[in-house]
Amino acid sequence: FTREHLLRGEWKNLEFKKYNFDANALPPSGGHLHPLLKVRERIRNIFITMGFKEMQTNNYVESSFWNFDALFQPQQHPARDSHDTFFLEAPSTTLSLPESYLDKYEWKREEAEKNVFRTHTTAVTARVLYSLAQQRPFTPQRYFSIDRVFRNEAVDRTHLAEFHQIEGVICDRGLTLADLMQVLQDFFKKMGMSNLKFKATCNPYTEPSMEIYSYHEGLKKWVEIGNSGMFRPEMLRPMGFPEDVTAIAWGLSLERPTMILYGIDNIRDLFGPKVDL
Ligand SMILES: COC[C@@H]1[C@H](c2ccc(C#Cc3ccccc3)cc2)[C@@H]2CN(C(=O)Nc3ccc(OC4CC4)cc3)C[C@@H](O)[C@@H](O)CN12
Repeated sequence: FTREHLLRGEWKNLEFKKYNFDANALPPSGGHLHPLLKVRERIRNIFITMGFKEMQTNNYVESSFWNFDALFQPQQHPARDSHDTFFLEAPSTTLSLPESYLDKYEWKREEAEKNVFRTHTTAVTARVLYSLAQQRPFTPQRYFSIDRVFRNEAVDRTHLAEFHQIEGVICDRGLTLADLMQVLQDFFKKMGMSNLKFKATCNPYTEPSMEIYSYHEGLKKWVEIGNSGMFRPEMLRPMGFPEDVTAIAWGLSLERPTMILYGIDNIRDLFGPKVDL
């Protein structure tokens, strides 16, 4: 019975079977949540049960001031170069910087005013800590954020020019490295990772700093699961915090745990351009 028969209307004199409305149709797929969003929700709940408040991170564009200078990342630091950072053409500079805070620095203002795609959510942490430092009396706070950050780096199978950074910060009087290690143990235990190891490292804005490792039973090897440290006095003092106030913080990505938890080995199967680069 060909297409021509149909076009000639010969179907009219055919005997059709009675339509069975009781036949089981294919179950309609109800859709499903994206793995990244499921892991983000899980980690958001971990922070909330630990008493952390979520920071407002709905600004992908940030001034170099908040992304670098407020974090004691010097103006000639290599990470500030355009091969690591996306600078904006328009608007190329920011219009609003906290004047009273700026006059504590001697550096080129036109460098600080350049707009970038934030390279880390720590830029938001700097804003939030600055506003906390203005409040009197000082009250200890715990904040977290989970949002996209952008780096002008070579892309490959496991790296895109952007990823989701997860960040936790606690600001209180007299916090020590022991408090940081403890909160890291508590946090990662809720993610199913205990048996942590810490390795000294360097960040411009934290001293001391530690890389965090966990022995992954499934992969049978030590996996780097994040980075952490104590924000430097050179960052907190100019913000206006009292002398004895310190802040501890840590970060990890959302893609790494999601890829491991869902057994995804190519980041493009998770996020980003659906092309084979
Ligand atoms: C440009 O790359 C940065 C990213 C990303 C990262 C690194 C550092 C920070 C930070 C920070 C920080 C430090 C001090 C103060 C404030 C923020 C945030 C994200 C991950 C951080 N990392 C990372 O997520 N690894 C990871 C995390 C969880 C995990 O769970 C699995 C179920 C078992 C597995 C792996 C470590 C490495 O993957 C690293 O090679 C890649 N890092």
